[in-house]
Amino acid sequence: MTGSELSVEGVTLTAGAQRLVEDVFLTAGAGEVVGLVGPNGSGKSSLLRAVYRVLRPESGAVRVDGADAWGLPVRQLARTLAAVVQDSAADLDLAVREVVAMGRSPHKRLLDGDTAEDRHIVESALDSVHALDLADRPFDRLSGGERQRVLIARALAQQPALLVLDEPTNHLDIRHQLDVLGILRSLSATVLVALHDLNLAAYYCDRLYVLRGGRVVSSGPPAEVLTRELLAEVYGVDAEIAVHPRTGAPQVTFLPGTPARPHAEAGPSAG
Ligand SMILES: Nc1ncnc2c1ncn2[C@@H]1O[C@H](COP(=O)(O)OP(=O)(O)OP(=O)(O)O)[C@@H](O)[C@H]1O
Repeated sequence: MTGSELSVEGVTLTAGAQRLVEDVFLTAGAGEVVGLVGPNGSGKSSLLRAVYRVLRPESGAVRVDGADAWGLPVRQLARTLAAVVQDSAADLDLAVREVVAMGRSPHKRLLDGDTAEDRHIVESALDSVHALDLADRPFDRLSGGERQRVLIARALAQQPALLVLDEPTNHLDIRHQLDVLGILRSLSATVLVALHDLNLAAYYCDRLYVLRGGRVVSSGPPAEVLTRELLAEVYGVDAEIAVHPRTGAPQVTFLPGTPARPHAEAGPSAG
């Protein structure tokens, strides 16, 4: 399956009088890995929610292959889009293999049983996140990192053309962080991923969007976006940025203290 084209067109999101995201434009081309970065509370999760259809935009549109994501039947969207979100499904009273098999349901009719192909897809999704040994364990008794990997396997079993992930490396040890991001890179799916670790974002993403206070303040290839000035302004940190001699990606080293230049206060604007 080839990746979908995602287009976020002037999306504004609100909760009561609070404006969470304002007039955001974002695109992800077929097969691109696009990273969403920004400080706590900058609107990353909210924007992702609008894409995977949990938070309806106040204005603007989310288009997947040109179709309005909010106008599509839920099931049709689920055949295209999979989401891995924070702390979801923690209380699922199912075995790990059953949780991953849920990823197949958008591709089946209500009472269809699992085919040999479904079982193969589930096993290989578990294998790709090194979780085959967890297959018969109760999902709700897994550690945070194990659970996260299983939810990623469920999304992979869905075989989406568009994969949306909210901090998928949260809870993962470094080996599994690298493995999961490597998997995202290797997929033909289009990937939109919120990440906190700027070095991982720089290495694994084709392009980054930087959010602050619900607005996009910079976007482009990591080497263009991750500048000392931007990190001072958006995060209020001093940093040195070098091109790593082996990876060729920008590498950020954070320095103690505050940057020389005062940075603007971050925070979503009130509506
Ligand atoms: N339902 C809501 N009602 C009121 N405010 C909300 C709601 N959802 C989110 N917010 C606020 O909107 C802002 C953006 O939140 P969001 O979770 O999108 O940020 P984030 O960039 O994902 O943050 P983090 O890095 O901490 O996960 C925050 O100030 C948050 O408190």
